[in-house]
Amino acid sequence: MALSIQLPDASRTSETSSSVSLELSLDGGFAVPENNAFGNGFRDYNKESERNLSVEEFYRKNHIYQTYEFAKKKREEYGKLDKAEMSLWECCELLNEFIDESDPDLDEPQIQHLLQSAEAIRRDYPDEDWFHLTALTHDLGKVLLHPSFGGEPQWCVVGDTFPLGCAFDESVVHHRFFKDNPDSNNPKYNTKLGVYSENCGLDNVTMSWGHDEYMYMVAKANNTTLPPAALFVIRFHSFYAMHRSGAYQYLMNEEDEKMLKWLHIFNTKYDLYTKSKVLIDVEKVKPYYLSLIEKYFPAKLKW
Ligand SMILES: O[C@H]1[C@H](O)[C@@H](O)[C@H](O)[C@@H](O)[C@H]1O
Ligand SMILES: [Fe+2]
Ligand SMILES: [Fe+2]
Repeated sequence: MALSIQLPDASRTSETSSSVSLELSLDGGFAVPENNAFGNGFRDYNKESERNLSVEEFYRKNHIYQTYEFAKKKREEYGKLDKAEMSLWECCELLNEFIDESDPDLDEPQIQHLLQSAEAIRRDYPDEDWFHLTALTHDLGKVLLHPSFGGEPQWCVVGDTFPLGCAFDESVVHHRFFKDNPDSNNPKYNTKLGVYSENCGLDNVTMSWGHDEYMYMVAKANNTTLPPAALFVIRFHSFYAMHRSGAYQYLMNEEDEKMLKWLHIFNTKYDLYTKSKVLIDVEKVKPYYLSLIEKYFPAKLKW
C-alpha cells in the first residue's frame, strides 16, 4: 500500500520547514521482511528462546539500575569528552567486536548493522546523503562498551531508552522490572509529569543513559553539520515507547512532533528490518562513507 507523507526539509528548523517540503514515499524500495534472522517476528520479546532469556536478563538489570540520578551523573561524566580522540570511521571499526545483548534480532557485529541500514537507505533515498550518514552514525555510541571507555556494562549502553524523573510508561518493554527501580517509589519521580512540565520538549528530558544520548552529545560537541533531523534520529531512535507506541506525548513540543517524521522512516523501515545475515563488504563501501564523514564531521572527534 502506498503511504506517502509530507516531510519537512531536514536541514530546516520548524520556523522554516513548512515552506520547503519534499515528498518521500514509504512504499517501494527496501522491502520489509516478516521475520528476523532467527525466523521469529521482529522485536518479539515474549517468544521463548535462548536469545530472549538473555535479552530479558539484560532488561532486568537495565530497568533496575537506570535511575534519574544515575543518568544525570553519566551525562556529566561523558559530557567532558575526555576519553579519546578518533575519527568517525575509526569508531565504526572499533565496533567490529561488539554484539548487542539487548537485541533479539541480530547477533552480527555492530559494524554490519550500521552498514546494512545505511546501504538500504542509500538505495531508497540516493540524494539524501545526510540520511545515509545518520544511519552509519546512529549506533556508534555503543563504543562505550569498549575497554578504552571503561568497558561499560551493556545495561547502560544498549537497549530501548525511556524518560527518567517521571512515571515509567507501561509500553516500555519488560515494564514489570521497573518495580525494583528505586525511582518507582520516589514521589518526586513517580508521577505522570514528575520533574517536568507539560510539553517541555524532549530536549529537556533526561533519558535513560546509553548510546543514543552519548552519540548525540559527541556529534553536537564536535560541531557536526548534519541537519537537526539527523541529530534527533541519533538521539531518540531507541525511544520505542514514544515513536512506536505513542507514549509520553505530554513531554513533547511542536519541534519534536516535526522531527518525528524522519525518525519514523528511519525506525519503521531501516533500523529494525535491515538486520540480516547478508553481510556487507566493508572495504568496498568504505570510500563512499569516508567522503560523507569528511563532508559532515571534523577529521578527528573528541569522545
Ligand atoms: O536492542 C536494540 C539495540 O540496542 C538498538 O541499538 C537500540 O537502538 C534499540 O532500541 C534496542 O532495543
Ligand atoms: Fe541503537
Ligand atoms: Fe540500530
